[in-house]
Amino acid sequence: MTAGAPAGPAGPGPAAGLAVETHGLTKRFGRQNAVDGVDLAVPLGSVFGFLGPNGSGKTTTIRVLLGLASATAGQVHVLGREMPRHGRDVLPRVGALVEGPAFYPYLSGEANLHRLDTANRHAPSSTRAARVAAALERVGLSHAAHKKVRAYSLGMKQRLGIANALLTPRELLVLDEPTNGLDPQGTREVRSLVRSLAAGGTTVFVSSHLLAEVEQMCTHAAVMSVGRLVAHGSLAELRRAGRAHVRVLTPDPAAARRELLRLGMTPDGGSDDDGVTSAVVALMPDDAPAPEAIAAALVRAEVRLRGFAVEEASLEDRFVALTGEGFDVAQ
Ligand SMILES: Nc1ncnc2c1ncn2[C@@H]1O[C@H](COP(=O)(O)OP(=O)(O)OP(=O)(O)O)[C@@H](O)[C@H]1O
Repeated sequence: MTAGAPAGPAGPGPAAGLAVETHGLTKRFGRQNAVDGVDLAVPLGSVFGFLGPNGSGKTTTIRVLLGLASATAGQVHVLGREMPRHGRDVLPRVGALVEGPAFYPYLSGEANLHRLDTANRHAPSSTRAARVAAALERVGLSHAAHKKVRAYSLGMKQRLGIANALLTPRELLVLDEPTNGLDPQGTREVRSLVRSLAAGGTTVFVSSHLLAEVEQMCTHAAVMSVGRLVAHGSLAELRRAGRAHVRVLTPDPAAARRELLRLGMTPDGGSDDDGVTSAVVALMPDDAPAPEAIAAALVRAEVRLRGFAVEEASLEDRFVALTGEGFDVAQ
């Protein structure tokens, strides 16, 4: 975020290498801040997971990014241009699937795409048929091109929505909960489509309330909770930020706690496992001694070790800690 143009009077300029950048993005509805001071940085070429429980402000943020709603405060740059001021230049380069496109159920998938393409004044009519065919092919719907949309499954409709977003080449694709309501097969199809689009160089910004989905598709993620961004970075960075802890099984919990404290850790109260052995769990700070040094120190302090383990925090532990809510980790 530091490689930007010099700050101008209107605030910082867009940083190079970012598909989406926001500073202090805020959207208020009445007295509620649905989006509250959000600073987003979506690297070009990333698959960016925008994760958060229902109602945390994801759709509102996306609507502001796409110029469908105005921000109460803050700056937004999409593909390096300030929004909504440059929407006319930027939006033709952005494909979006937000709240599902409206298709005519009595028209075929192909006819629906023709109709939607006609409405795009930037789309040349001479190449329409070829572009519609290519988009259907891209999402694996060529075989159903002539089928009426009312006979499509939800997954097929969702893929048709993505095909619509792909009718003209896009640098950025914004998908709001693209697998919502899909069965496992439909979910897998959409996921693999997202991966193949990203492999072709498109930046994909995808919102989800499913942690597992973000872990499987995304290179980067941001986590929203009650309108605020509570974590942001590559998946590897987010995983690293989760603290490891040690778990000690011992009949001497008081001595174990004293020694762990002396080593700079914060042990919990300890739980009685079987009336004889207790489990003492302590968070490991960044500068904690190596696990073998901790174990050796415990033994020197005459703590009888019946078990010793270092456990990494899972991404799920971390997100639950950040949002105070459990994520639905179902497929
Ligand atoms: N047009 C609106 N008027 C008033 N409040 C709104 C409006 N749109 C959204 N909100 C409120 O803003 C908050 C954030 O909603 P938003 O739809 O952005 O969340 P979300 O994370 O996308 O959740 P979901 O996955 O359920 O759509 C919610 O409390 C919602 O009720």
